[in-house]
Amino acid sequence: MIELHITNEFSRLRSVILGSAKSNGPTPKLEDAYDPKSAQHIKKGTYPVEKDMIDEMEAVAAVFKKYEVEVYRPEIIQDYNQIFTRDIGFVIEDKFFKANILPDREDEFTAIEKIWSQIPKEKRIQFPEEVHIEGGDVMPHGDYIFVGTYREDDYEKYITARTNMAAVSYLQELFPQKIIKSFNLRKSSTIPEDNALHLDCCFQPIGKGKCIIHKRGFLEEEEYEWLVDFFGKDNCFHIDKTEMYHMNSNIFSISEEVIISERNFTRLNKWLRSQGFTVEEVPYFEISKQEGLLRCSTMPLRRD
Ligand SMILES: NC(=O)NCCC[C@H](N)C(=O)O
Repeated sequence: MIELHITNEFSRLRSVILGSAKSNGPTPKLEDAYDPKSAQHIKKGTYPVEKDMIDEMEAVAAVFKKYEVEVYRPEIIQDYNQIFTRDIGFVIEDKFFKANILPDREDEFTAIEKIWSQIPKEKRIQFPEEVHIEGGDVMPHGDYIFVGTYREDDYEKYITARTNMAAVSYLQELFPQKIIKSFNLRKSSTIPEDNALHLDCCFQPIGKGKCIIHKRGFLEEEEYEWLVDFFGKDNCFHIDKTEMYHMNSNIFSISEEVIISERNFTRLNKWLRSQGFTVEEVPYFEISKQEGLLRCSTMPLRRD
């Protein structure tokens, strides 16, 4: 049986599922892209190639090895994108939730069914059909669960709106003792700089009571202000539009002190080090072209 325990984004990591870029398939057709940044790279002819993405993910695997984190990988589905394992499910406390993901990505879960089956049945949770939810929008944080959503009437119009308010209500029913705090996110199907695809694309708590945040990712200023008050102004590292585009908020914590980050995130990495964090830099630029980064490609199973 696999042991589960997740209550935040940064306690010492013990086991994790890391996605895979193997047999990722050829460059998708433009009409098959489901995020604006991938579409941009398909159009420009700069969509990432498999070999480069495999190398990038192996660099992350090497960091996990260094810190003795147990790593599970999905089984390989022929010619199918399985990089962003974060979104297909998530762990809160000792329960493993199967996400109700975008239909284009539905088959990704079959590749982790062997892992899922090693979890006690009563700890495996599935959502009703009307709930849309992806792991990139879900962040347990002690007594809170932060959830990215899109509350506007044109929800159906956006392929980039992945978590609805039915998910927020359902999580509140499942965790009556927790505060489910939802955030209305800015969406665009065509402009990556205007698209907070998931909550982790514009915000993430890290150790030492700090967080990384992009104001314009939030549609409601008061929800952004709520987070700034919650963490304290001096504990927030604000990223701009371009830094959000490059996915600076999507780094990944191994512990309160150690963070895996992209090697080109110069300003962020400098700030992290100035705050006493150890930064493990990896190359992840090619993967970032698909509008996801380190948090998106990892699904933590157990933290201390
Ligand atoms: N948590 C995340 O933000 N995941 C990134 C998913 C990127 C992928 N191209 C998608 O649109 O689903």
